[in-house]
Amino acid sequence: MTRIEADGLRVRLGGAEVLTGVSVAAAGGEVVGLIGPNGSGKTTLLGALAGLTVPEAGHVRVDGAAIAALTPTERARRIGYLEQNPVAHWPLAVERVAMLGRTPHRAAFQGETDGDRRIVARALERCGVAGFATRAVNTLSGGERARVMLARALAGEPRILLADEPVAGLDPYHQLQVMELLRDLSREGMAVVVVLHDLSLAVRFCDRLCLLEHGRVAASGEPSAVLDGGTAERVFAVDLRRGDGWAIPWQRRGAAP
Ligand SMILES: Nc1ncnc2c1ncn2[C@@H]1O[C@H](COP(=O)(O)OP(=O)(O)OP(=O)(O)O)[C@@H](O)[C@H]1O
Repeated sequence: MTRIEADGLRVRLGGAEVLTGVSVAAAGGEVVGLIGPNGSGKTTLLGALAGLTVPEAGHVRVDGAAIAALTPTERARRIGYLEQNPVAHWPLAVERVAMLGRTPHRAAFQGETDGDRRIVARALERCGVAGFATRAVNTLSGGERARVMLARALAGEPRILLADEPVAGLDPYHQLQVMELLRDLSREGMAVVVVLHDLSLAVRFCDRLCLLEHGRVAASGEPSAVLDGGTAERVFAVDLRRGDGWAIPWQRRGAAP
């Protein structure tokens, strides 16, 4: 069974403790949303789940195995990692960028196969960027480029996807397209962990939420429960307006979180 879990993570960066005793898990079939104010530790937690940041204490396990015991290639095959604000300086064609996602599946010096090309074409299609396949990636808009980077991650056919603000900078149509895609991928068996700032998308598309506050888990569980009850309003220092499947920050409360 596909599963990624962090247990009691403590991470220190630049002399400061950025995560303290953080536990979170996502199983195949689930979309787990990480929410929290700026600087609360969401990206750091995603990096630790990806094995890019080594915790001082605690464990990350992938399908029951310690992540540190996996080779970089095994890790890259199992985990797709979509970083925040991906940059693309080189004039590489979009289809070549997406093909880079196949690298963990190829032996050294092995050329790409028809199978690789089929998988890349499907990933571009699912992310709505097939029409840009031959365009240089550095000529795309920010939102178009973000979806190309998601296609690259999907081209690796990971069982686990870690996505850091994948809808940042996307228009409403493409926000829904990406969130629906993440939900579809989870229904196909993928475990998805996604960082979101949009609380309506979080409550509507995630099976569970983990709310971070200064590097600690302030609340976790079913989305409505995490957003109701006052904890989220306190952590974000805003009043929320809530309805069925939506949540809007309405009014600031005093000082920034
Ligand atoms: N390399 C580093 N050295 C020192 N401090 C760091 C480093 N990387 C991150 N931090 C600090 O760790 C804290 C958590 O950062 P992180 O990027 O995980 O937050 P975040 O919740 O993803 O924020 P945002 O919503 O702004 O993306 C912040 O206070 C940040 O300044």
